[in-house]
Amino acid sequence: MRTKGAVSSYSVDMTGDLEEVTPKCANEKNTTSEVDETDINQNDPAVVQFIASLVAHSAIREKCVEFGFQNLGFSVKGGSDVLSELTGEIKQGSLWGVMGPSGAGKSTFVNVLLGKIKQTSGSIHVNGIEGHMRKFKKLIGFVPQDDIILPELTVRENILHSARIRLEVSWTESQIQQHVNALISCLRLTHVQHSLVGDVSKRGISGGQRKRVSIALELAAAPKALVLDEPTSGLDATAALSIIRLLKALCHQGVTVMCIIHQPRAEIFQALDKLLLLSGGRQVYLGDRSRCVEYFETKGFTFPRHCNPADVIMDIISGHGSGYSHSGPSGPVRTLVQIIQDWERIQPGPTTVENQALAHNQEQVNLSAELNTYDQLRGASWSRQAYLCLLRGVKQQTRQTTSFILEISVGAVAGLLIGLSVYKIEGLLFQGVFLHPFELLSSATNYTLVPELGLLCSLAIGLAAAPPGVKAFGEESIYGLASIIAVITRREDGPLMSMIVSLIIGVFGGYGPPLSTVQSWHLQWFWYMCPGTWLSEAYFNEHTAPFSYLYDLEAAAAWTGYTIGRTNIDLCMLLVIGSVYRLIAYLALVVSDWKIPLQ
Ligand SMILES: Nc1ncnc2c1ncn2[C@@H]1O[C@H](COP(=O)(O)OP(=O)(O)OP(=O)(O)O)[C@@H](O)[C@H]1O
Repeated sequence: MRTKGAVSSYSVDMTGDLEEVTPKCANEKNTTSEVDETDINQNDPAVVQFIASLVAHSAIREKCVEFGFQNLGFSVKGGSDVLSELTGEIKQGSLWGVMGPSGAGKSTFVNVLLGKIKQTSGSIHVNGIEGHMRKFKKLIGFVPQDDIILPELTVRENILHSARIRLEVSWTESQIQQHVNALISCLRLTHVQHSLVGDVSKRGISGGQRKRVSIALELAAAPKALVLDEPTSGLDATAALSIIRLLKALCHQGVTVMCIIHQPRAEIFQALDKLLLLSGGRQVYLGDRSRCVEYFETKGFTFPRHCNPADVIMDIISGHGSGYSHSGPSGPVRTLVQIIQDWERIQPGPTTVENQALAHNQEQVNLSAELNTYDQLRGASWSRQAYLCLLRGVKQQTRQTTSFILEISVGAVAGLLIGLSVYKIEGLLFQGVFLHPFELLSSATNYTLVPELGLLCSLAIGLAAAPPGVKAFGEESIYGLASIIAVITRREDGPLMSMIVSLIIGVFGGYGPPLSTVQSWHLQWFWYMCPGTWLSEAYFNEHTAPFSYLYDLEAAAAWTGYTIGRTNIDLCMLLVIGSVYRLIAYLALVVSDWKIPLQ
């Protein structure tokens, strides 16, 4: 398709890439020299070893995940457009950079592509088939801007855990270990591999090292496509370049890599193959990085000698390009709005793209089905994942000695206080009506103290177990209730939320209002859904049973509403309710994963 007006010296292919039809721009020699792609990492034995490990053990390695988007838009309530009319193809084996000023919509674009949020208009296709990248989520890695590394584990343990959980089951333990060794070495993390990651409260590795570990967590899973949100931020120049070079080496193996990059230094910019430039949620350029400078020159901009072209481009697409402008072949210099409009004019029409997609349809359907099967094969078995997470959890817990002791102490102190509260009555917790024929000799009864202690115990257990459960184990919590809380709240709010919910649930123990009153309301089914009722019933049963020779326990049971003589059932029900909580948490996780339906 031929372009109009100022861009008449270019053509746009079906993918929206610019094809050069004029001689190379004279100014290009002014920019920093190109990175020799053939040289990239070829001398780095660690990279060679890592790539070899990927190639040797990844099934259907020749298959890839490519994606495209057409007229993609995302608007927020109230109607403002965060993204509008984005169209393009992200092909395999190329290193993509997504650039734009702050607030341009880069993160939103990535989130929409990954299916984390749903677009409000347009479509996304993966390998030519309409749908989200979520369909292949085990094959696609995402490195968020904020890392999600576990601070209580070492660098190596974090990476190893990711590899063991996410790689294909066919990988043996020694292959995984070698793969992780090579990856650690590639990312220059060997010297800190046994250091704890740490966090703000306990200093561990540096910020740049953390960044590399979060990239390693995704690379360990041998992804077919990788999306990174600012992989080079916080890194020194050498480390940043070495990461980009590793990503480039991955691209050479057919992995599709897309990075959001804020202000790349010249060498990093030169290493990118393709660029997507956004401004105010609209597309300014999509195509070869090497032709980007030339493209803007046709719009009347000059790239000063010895200047980082990325800086100039960022200035232009931030609306501060007037310092670089002159009257070009297309007349007076273009404003940012005009540049965006120019780009929209040269986009391939929807019909052309649809026809192209249809032409490859059968082949793409087959590839999609094959990748889907491959996606299913990824990851350790359910039981192995549970085992690995348990080991990881135990390791985390044992490394937090202070908080572990504190948590145990909370339980112990709660128990001590409960004991002290009844210390004076010297174990006389229960007093009933004497058995027939001595009932007339009975003095006052005390049916409430045992249920009251049962309530206090449930509260103490809940309060002591839930917050640490959420803190240490997150979604894989050992404490049933906390696992639900962990799913529905933010991790940092989890401990407080679980404490509140534990308090509320704990009150449903049959002490106040008594279970017998609840029964008269026909609401005992609800109380029996709460673990506190079963715990209090067991507690009541065990405290009263020794007095069966003396007191009328049937009368006590009728007064309190508890069923006596079934401690085993009470304990089993506690186990069942805990398991049901976990099941609900699991279902909530699955449902939240399906929140955005696959198209
Ligand atoms: N769900 C939303 N509700 C309201 N506004 C939103 C929503 N999502 C994104 N935005 C707005 O859209 C704009 C683009 O946000 P986005 O985070 O994608 O930008 P960005 O280019 O990644 O910025 P930065 O480089 O600073 O991270 C911002 O102004 C943001 O406030």
